[in-house]
Amino acid sequence: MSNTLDNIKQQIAENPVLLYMKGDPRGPKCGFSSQTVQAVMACERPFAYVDILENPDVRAELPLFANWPTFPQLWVNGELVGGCDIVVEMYQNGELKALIHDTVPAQD
Ligand SMILES: N[C@@H](CCC(=O)N[C@@H](CS)C(=O)NCC(=O)O)C(=O)O
Ligand code: FES
Repeated sequence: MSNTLDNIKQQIAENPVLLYMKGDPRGPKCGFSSQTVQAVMACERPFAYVDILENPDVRAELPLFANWPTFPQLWVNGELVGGCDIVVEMYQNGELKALIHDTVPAQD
């Protein structure tokens, strides 16, 4: 039997850059998720995502595990970076690109 918390932990462990969002990168279903995925995409590295609208169990349990009440949530290297406000600010000041580029080397 699959356990939601175990699934969440596995997603976070297996994906160095992971965005929990509403909708998907090509069709975000909330402005907060849209702004956040734009910032992540602008860092030009592959990333994973989970659409929490399609995964209501994750929507219910991740905020408790993360101790963060809302979506989107960006996780990098197994740690919560933050939501829309933090991610957009980090994009604007260059920290997001630096973090993601340190985490995911360029492909050639
Ligand atoms: N200030 C927040 C905005 C995000 C937010 O307020 N999200 C709400 C509305 S999309 C949310 O996730 N509510 C709980 C839910 O929908 O499960 C941030 O920086 O991420
Ligand atoms: S879905 Fe309404 S604010 Fe995000």
